[in-house]
Amino acid sequence: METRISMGLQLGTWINPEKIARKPNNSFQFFQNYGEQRLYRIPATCHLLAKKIRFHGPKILKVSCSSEKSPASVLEAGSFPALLDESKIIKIKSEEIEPYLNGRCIYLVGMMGSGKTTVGKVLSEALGYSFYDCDTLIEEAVGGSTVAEIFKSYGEGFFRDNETEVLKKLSAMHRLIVSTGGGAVVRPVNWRHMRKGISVWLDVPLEALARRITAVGTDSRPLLHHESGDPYSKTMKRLSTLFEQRGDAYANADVRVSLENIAAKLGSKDVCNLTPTIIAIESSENIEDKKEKELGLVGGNMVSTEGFGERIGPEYQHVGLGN
Ligand SMILES: Nc1ncnc2c1ncn2[C@@H]1O[C@H](COP(=O)(O)OP(=O)(O)O)[C@@H](O)[C@H]1O
Ligand SMILES: O=C(O)C1=C[C@@H](OP(=O)(O)O)[C@@H](O)[C@H](O)C1
Repeated sequence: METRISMGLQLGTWINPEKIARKPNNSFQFFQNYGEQRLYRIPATCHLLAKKIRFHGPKILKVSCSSEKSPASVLEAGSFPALLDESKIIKIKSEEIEPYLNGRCIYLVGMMGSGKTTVGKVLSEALGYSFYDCDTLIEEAVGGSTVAEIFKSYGEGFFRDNETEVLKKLSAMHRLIVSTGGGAVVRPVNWRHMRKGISVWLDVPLEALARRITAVGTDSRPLLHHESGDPYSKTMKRLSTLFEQRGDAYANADVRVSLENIAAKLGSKDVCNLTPTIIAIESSENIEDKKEKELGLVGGNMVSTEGFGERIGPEYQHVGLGN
């Protein structure tokens, strides 16, 4: 019997969330009380969607079953109130990946405006890791000047040197979520520092980035001041050029979190309604997938996770710049 699971209207509540079990073969099992207690296996194609329904609304599942003898039909539906609170799910997901991280830092990479700071804060809260924003650390290191002022007074090269210095110092620390600047990926030396942890690329469509950035203004992002036209068009033009130059570099990240993919799994093309917590959950899921892939490798490129078990004080003065 094939069981399909999809979003739908609430018809009843009978699926016991406690009885849902994720199976290693990327399928999903649960028991239901429908007459006698029976076990259905949801095929892998439904697995991701089911996971997403667990994460966020609608809070309802509709299950249809088909077999050779009987055509597909909706059997029943149920709600999963206990599984649907985003803040609870990110907490659970964080607990799942914590042993694998074993103190290693997470470096968020991606275009400017991709949500590295916003999503990073959610992840740091859930994991109990400290959050650092490279741009802020660079500003502090250069005596409180803003990124825009640093670009204007000293040039991009000076900014990039400070960025590398900040990453080098952060890479000696543990239990951090680091929001990197959008251009950090272009220097190979920065990757050497970030490879000490796990890098996560927040891959956001350029149109969504342009909308977000235009909404807050481009004052703090000096690289966007090169074009003419209305704010959205010039932001879009510049982002496109930057992405052409950097797309391959972002793809070096250990984990990719595509907002388009998340939206598609939810049956939508619109990435605008994806909350930072949903994106943080997907990031954790993808880190978990990476872990599972590594476990499946015999003698493959296992990433060392040794030695970071102990909590190490994350105060930034330990890596303070310019002293
Ligand atoms: N998931 C999201 N949905 C809508 N707006 C977002 C989302 N994530 C971030 N933003 C907004 O986009 C802008 C850029 O986000 P930010 O986290 O500063 O990006 P980055 O650190 O990558 O430059 C901010 O105004 C932020 O509030
Ligand atoms: O893309 C870039 O080269 C930059 C992105 C900015 O950071 P955010 O990605 O946090 O906006 C900041 O580092 C600087 O303006 C340069």
